[in-house]
Amino acid sequence: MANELDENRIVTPTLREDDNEVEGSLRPKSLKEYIGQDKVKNKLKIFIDAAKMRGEALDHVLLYGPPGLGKTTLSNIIANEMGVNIRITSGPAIERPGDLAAILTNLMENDVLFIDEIHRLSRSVEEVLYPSMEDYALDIIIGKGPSARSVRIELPKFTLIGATTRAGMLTSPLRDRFGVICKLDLYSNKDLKTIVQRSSKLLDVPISDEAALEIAKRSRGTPRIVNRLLKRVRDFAQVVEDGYINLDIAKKALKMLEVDDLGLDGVDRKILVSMIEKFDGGPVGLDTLSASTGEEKNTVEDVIEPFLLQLGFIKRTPRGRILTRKAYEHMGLDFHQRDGDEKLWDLLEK
Ligand SMILES: Nc1ncnc2c1ncn2[C@@H]1O[C@H](COP(=O)(O)OP(=O)(O)OP(=O)(O)O)[C@@H](O)[C@H]1O
Ligand SMILES: [Mg+2]
Repeated sequence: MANELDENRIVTPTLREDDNEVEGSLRPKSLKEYIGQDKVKNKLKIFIDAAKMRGEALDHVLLYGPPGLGKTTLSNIIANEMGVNIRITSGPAIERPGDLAAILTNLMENDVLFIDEIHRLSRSVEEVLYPSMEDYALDIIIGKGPSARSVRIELPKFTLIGATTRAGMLTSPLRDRFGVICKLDLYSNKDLKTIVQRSSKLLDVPISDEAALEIAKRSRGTPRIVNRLLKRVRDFAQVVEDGYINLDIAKKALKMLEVDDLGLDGVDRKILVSMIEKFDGGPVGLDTLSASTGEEKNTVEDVIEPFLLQLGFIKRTPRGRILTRKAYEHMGLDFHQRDGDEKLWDLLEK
């Protein structure tokens, strides 16, 4: 979940209020329109085609990966491609086993049930989910005391699609019941550029190739961010120019938004500077880092750190995070090899 501070960041990968107006209209509706993630797409296509050929429900699918990479989008696409209805809910929304039972008994044959944030299901709900996924049946206890009896209700065959940003937090019995498990990775700049071009067509915003690539490069591998930045750059272009986004306009707009040429913003820089000034580049533990910067620990771990790791700016060691030469250079600072550094580098988690 995004906290308030996080919501204010133009480069947060989590959903912001102002995303809603465009996200719906920019969402690809078919696998063909869905850009990138080729491995995942190819795998899904085979399973979908096979299920359709047999006229059966698709096996249960688990989608995991950082926020904003297209898990919800992909779930809708799967239902579309299968030609079935999708029922959307989330882990925290299903409070009691009875809530799940009500949802399941209302599904139609082969329908998709999408459970977002599936790692947040309660244990008692999860236990009802197991037989539903496996045997398409619900066991319900009726009555109390000695007269209580268990009744089995048959369910329609359905496909459960679970989405999570934290696959590690799923219990293994739950994970084992998914037949298809797909990991979404951060997108390449090339794919993000294609997404910018697709979105700009849909939004009717003229843009040059170079400008599209520039926005892509600053979007932290995340389609949600690329669309958000495009929208802001469009506003800028309309106010200061005739609406056409060329490289110069894109750069000026992104500078005004304080997103640097790698997509880092003030929050990232605060973390990096803090690691340099207070901890001489580390190693520093997550708790200390979060306390010294005033960012929540979860935010540092789920939102800020993955991208800095991806850039190769920080590395994780058993003793904490350390900054790399690349990070110093990006900040325009000299990198000094310190005593004990070599030992530390040997400890790096590969
Ligand atoms: N492969 C893609 N091609 C084109 N656009 C995409 C793609 N993936 C995502 N998008 C765009 O990014 C936006 C965010 O995607 P989506 O909401 O599916 O992410 P998510 O993984 O469900 O995020 P969260 O973890 O916050 O729920 C979508 O509205 C869509 O416009
Ligand atoms: Mg989602």
